[in-house]
Amino acid sequence: MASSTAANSSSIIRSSSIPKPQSRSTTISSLSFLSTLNSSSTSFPTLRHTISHANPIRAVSTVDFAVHRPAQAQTQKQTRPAILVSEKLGEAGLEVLRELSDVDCLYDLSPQELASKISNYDALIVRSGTKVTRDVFEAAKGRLKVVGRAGVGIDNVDLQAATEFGCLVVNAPTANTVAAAEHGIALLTAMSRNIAQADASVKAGKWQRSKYTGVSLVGKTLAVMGFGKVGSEVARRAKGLGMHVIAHDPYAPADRARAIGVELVTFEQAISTADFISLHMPLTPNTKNVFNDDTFSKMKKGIRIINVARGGVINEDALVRALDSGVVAQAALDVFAEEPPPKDSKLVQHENVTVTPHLGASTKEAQEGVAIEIAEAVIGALKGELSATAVNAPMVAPEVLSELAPYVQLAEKLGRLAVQLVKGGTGIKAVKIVYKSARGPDDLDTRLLRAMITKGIIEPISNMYINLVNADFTAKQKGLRISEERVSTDSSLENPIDSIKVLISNVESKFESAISEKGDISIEGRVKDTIPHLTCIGSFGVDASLEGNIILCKQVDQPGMIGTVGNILGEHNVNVSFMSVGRTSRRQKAIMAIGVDEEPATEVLKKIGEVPAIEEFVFVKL
Ligand SMILES: NC(=O)c1ccc[n+]([C@@H]2O[C@H](COP(=O)([O-])OP(=O)(O)OC[C@H]3O[C@@H](n4cnc5c(N)ncnc54)[C@H](O)[C@@H]3O)[C@@H](O)[C@H]2O)c1
Ligand SMILES: O=C(O)[C@H](O)COP(=O)(O)O
Repeated sequence: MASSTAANSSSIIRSSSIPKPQSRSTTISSLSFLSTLNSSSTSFPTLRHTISHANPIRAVSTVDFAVHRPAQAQTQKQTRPAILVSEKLGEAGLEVLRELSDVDCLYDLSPQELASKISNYDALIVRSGTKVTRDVFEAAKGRLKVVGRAGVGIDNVDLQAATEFGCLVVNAPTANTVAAAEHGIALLTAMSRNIAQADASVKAGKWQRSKYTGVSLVGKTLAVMGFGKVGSEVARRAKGLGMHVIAHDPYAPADRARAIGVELVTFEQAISTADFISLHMPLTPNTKNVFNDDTFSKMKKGIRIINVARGGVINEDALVRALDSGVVAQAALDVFAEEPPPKDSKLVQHENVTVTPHLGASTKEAQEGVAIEIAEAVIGALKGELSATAVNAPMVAPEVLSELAPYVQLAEKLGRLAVQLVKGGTGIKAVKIVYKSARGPDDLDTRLLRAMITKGIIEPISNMYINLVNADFTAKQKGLRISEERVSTDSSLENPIDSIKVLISNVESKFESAISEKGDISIEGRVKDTIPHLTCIGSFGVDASLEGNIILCKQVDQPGMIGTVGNILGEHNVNVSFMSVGRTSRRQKAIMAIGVDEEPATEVLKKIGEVPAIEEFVFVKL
């Protein structure tokens, strides 16, 4: 007993040196209101736009999880978030941002200027002209929480670096679709009738009618490469012009193509049969330079190419060669590998090439739409809502989020408790999570819960902050294997989860009673009346709400224990918030969980450890 107490005393000191987690146990009235507890550095007034008021729920971590930073990465002062807008954004979007944040519009920053300013901002909003590189995330010194791309393509944002730095990237993927499709059709028709060249010629005082004889579109085959949002709108419009439209997209559903009357074909079929090719795929490592000498050589001689996607999908030198040889009769390009392209670019100067300066998304309507779409996404993310347009984090539907909110909190608390039961808090290699649920796998999205357990385990023993963006990445980096298991129950389908168990294997515990018969640290909890509860530790059943400071004692089950420990705490002015005892069987061993409002001094805990019937104890902070 004495030695056990001494050992525990030293663990107490270690426990209390664990960085203090932010308190998140506030009752909130809606998801939109979660911002009030989301961060210690930013605060939001009520948001006027697009906020749905859910039923009152008790949840915290759900939302602060998305962008929350630990105390050391934040200033303590409550201020409005600061947002840097580095490219022209529609006024309607700026208005949305200004309602809730301080906005600086600083256009045409050099990379060095951006890096020197970025640590002053919580969010950065860009279009395609700003390169958000690893240097930017590094220079942000942990402050940058969200990058908003006011448009679709995120090839100018280093997503890997964003993820490593726990920075959420959101885009505005829908508002410029029609504008881009219309621009594609404009280029298609302008190119086929030599509009730009003829216009320049007439303005130069010439009248060259036969030189600018065009080609007809009706009955010609158009291959749409990338049958996503823009590609399918281009296809729809091209059909209206009487074209035969085929499409290549390895990921597009055949029924969507069928519905528009478009046949999905292979890449080879598309390029070898088309009279016109219109590009609508993203720039990725797989699509970079996909149009090159080899692919041009497989095309029908005299093919015409439109690119409103990304310049990098075409090898521009190869395109010049294909234009010179006549394999490609004409090209109409809105986008370039380097923007703006060099003034002496052979491609831009080529007489059979029509160019525009990346204007696909540039209509008044699209720019207003994109601006509002990105402003709402960024504000939502700063408020901690999980964005529907998150690019580097799993998307969780709002209704799922709302339902899982109390379980998300339970998950984090279990993670925090589990790690505080590990001797020294280190050496954790494998964590198993067992969800008991009546729901089928398709009805239970556990990504959020897994990430929160990871957060609970890692944050108290490191200086890292974990969110949905970087949870899996960080766990992997730390060599932490997290496995999940679902156990079906026949309870009500109304509750998504009956209980969550967290098992840590191959570690010693500073509280041996937490070790299960199989040798793992094992704790289980459930949500009761929206409050997370600990229901099992090791092989002891308990019932303690998982919040605040808790003393866990293992003792001989005998009368007077509650009074004895209660007296020690009372004598030292430590207020008890709850006490709960769980035992194996009568007069055998019992676990007592004591919630305390104040953190007891080491000597108080020592006195508790010296009570003869108490065999071991641990103090944890949740
Ligand atoms: N010029 C502009 O101003 C402008 C405006 C909007 C969009 N864009 C660009 O247009 C492209 C499409 O935008 P979207 O909104 O339609 O995106 P989207 O994600 O809806 O569609 C892209 C499609 O490309 C497909 N794809 C991926 N890899 C492919 C491959 N190797 N071969 C063929 N298809 C492939 C995807 O499956 C997807 O269906 C993006 O590159 C975007 O950046 C440019
Ligand atoms: O990907 C996009 O959304 C377009 O390329 C638009 O880019 P922009 O916002 O720079 O016009």
